[in-house]
Amino acid sequence: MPEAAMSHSTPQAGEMPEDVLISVRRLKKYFPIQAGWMKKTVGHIKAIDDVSLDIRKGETFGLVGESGSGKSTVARLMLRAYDLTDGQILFRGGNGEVIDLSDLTDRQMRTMRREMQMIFQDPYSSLNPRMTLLQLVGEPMLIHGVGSQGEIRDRVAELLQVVGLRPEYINRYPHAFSGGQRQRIGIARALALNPSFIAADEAVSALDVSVAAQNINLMQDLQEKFGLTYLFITHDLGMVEHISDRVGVMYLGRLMETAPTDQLFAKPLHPYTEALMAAVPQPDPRGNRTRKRVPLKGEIANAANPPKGCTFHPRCPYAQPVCGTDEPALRAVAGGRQVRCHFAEELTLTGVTT
Ligand SMILES: Nc1ncnc2c1ncn2[C@@H]1O[C@H](COP(=O)(O)OP(=O)(O)OP(=O)(O)O)[C@@H](O)[C@H]1O
Repeated sequence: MPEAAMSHSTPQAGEMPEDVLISVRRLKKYFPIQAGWMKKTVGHIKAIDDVSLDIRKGETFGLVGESGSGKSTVARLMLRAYDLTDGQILFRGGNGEVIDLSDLTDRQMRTMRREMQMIFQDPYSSLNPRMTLLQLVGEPMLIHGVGSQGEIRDRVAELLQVVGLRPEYINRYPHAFSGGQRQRIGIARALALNPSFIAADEAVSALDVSVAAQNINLMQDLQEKFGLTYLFITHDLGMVEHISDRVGVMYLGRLMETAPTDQLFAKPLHPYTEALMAAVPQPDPRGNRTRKRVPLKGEIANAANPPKGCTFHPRCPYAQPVCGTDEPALRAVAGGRQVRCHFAEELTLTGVTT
């Protein structure tokens, strides 16, 4: 890594606030673009470019943004499914010790995965159809050498019950289950090693609304029961409003805004957040919720060649000349919020007014 790229002052591991479970600092992930038969690198997709965020113990942090904004890549980097291009990931282990995941070898990281798990989008393709529930849910224990055969069987039966499936199903295969039930099998598997952190990537988007709602409720119950911390990735703003304590809004590999959920939905500070909200049809139970309609024009830009200045400026209805030349920093504003916009204070965005 060139020295200049590393010159930012990186907080030390011990500096992570007590209430934070996982902290991502100045994270970057550039995927090489290769061309020709020699697979020469001709450019980079800047999937994540300088993302910093803290997730506190026991909270649900929602990550929203259009497809391609980098949400899944953030989760994969947190669990070190990808190597980092730059940046740091700090994690508070079970004994309270802060571990710098960016420095760990694959072998060390494998041990850490006991505490960090992922639930995937598609309950149909993420479960091996040739494995029984015993094998699927018990596999993480087998891999990590936790428990005897009998203990694994008992634990799997217990986990099935925890997620609302009958323990008698232990020898069945995934095809015998509905999408919602398969999602629960995935949740049981994720819980097998008693993790403290779960990243749920579009976890319920493949399901019917009512089934999705049931599984969201289950996840909330499990959070309370086991003290879990969630990163919840979705492009469904209604879902994120329901489940999250805080929200981060991503655009083209950057965080544009972070805020406590109620504040974000009461009043977005970034024009991109406002546009995302405007694109969602809002239920109007009390007849007094209004939302300014600002359609999101154009397409998300190419992450290999992001626009100069503010990356959102070509689509921003409020853009000024400076937005095309200077990229705003993500800066702290009142209410524990952060925003990456030159004019956040001047703009009177409406969001929801009650
Ligand atoms: N393995 C990869 N190789 C090359 N480019 C990738 C890879 N994974 C992601 N990207 C690119 O990185 C950018 C961010 O992708 P990512 O999947 O993280 O976005 P996302 O917000 O999660 O989108 P979605 O909601 O569609 O999953 C996109 O431009 C994507 O094409």
